[in-house]
Amino acid sequence: MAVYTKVSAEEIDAFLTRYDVGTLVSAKGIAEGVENSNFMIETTQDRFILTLYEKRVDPADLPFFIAMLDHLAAKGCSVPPMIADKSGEKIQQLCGKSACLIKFLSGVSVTTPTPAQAFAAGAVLGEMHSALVDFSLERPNSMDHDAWRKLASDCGSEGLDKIFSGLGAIVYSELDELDTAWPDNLEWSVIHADLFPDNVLMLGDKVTGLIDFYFSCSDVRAYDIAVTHAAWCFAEDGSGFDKNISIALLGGYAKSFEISDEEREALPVLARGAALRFLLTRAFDWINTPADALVTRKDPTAFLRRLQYYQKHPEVFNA
Ligand SMILES: Nc1ncnc2c1ncn2[C@@H]1O[C@H](COP(=O)(O)OP(=O)(O)OP(=O)(O)O)[C@@H](O)[C@H]1O
Ligand SMILES: N[C@@H](CCO)C(=O)O
Repeated sequence: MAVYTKVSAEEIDAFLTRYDVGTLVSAKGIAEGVENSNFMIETTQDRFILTLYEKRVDPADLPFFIAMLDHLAAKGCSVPPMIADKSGEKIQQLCGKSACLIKFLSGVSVTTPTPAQAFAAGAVLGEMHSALVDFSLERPNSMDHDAWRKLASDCGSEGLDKIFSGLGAIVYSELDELDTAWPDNLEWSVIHADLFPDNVLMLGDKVTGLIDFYFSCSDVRAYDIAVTHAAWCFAEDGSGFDKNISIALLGGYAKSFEISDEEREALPVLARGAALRFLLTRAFDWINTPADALVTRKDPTAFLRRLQYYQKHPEVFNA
């Protein structure tokens, strides 16, 4: 359960008086997620999400995320805008953290996607990329190669090896290989960079919302395809690559936005990078999650298995 900062009902009640959203009916900590503290809020008028931003979100980046969500919403993408308070302010302070009240979107996130759902998710990713072609703001990727190296070093080889014997050597060898092999000829864009199934809300085979834009950044556009592929095409524990999900996801994307030959060729390396990124953030959290946080840590080895699969099977991205 991701609640790092505990907020009392009285504090939420007082917080809501800043807005024109009715009065508090109920507030519950949300079970999913590992990054921020999230609460489901019901008022006399509507339902909302209250997010308090924790360690990996720099409050200075919130205006970028708000502008991106407003841009996507204006282009017809189903994303949840932040709510403005009575004075027009969207970014607040609550319990010493930056906080936003966010529109609640209906839908559920699937745990075992069907090919039809993967196709829909790929198509929506492509639509988002298409909508972002004329989005002019930029944000450096806070989870780039330098950040991966820092995460590895902060875990320490011993820390990594405690998670899985030999993991330190695997991680450092992959970091070196990816530094050399990373493509520098591909188009950049603002990307989501974390489009896991739990960040795609669906009803049946239809996507009802994309959420959790807090890793959005400027980077190689096809890296977003790689992240989404790594997140969607395996069993949760990283075993059992599902070829049909992969074909559906890539097919859905290609229906909405072109994958160039250069991008397709680079996808195996980009997917190894994606797998390493989530392996490392999960490994860092595995070692450093506060004992009193209401959070279920995510298994880093699930992304070690994905990394090893991509190392052995670059052909999964062939057209
Ligand atoms: N706008 C929204 N509408 C409906 N539900 C939402 C919304 N935003 C968040 N949620 C719910 O809250 C959960 C956690 O939100 P979110 O994924 O943003 O948290 P996080 O801690 O940043 O997670 P992650 O570990 O994926 O980075 C989601 O899985 C979803 O169930
Ligand atoms: N989606 C990520 C959490 C965000 O870094 C994971 O599942 O590890």
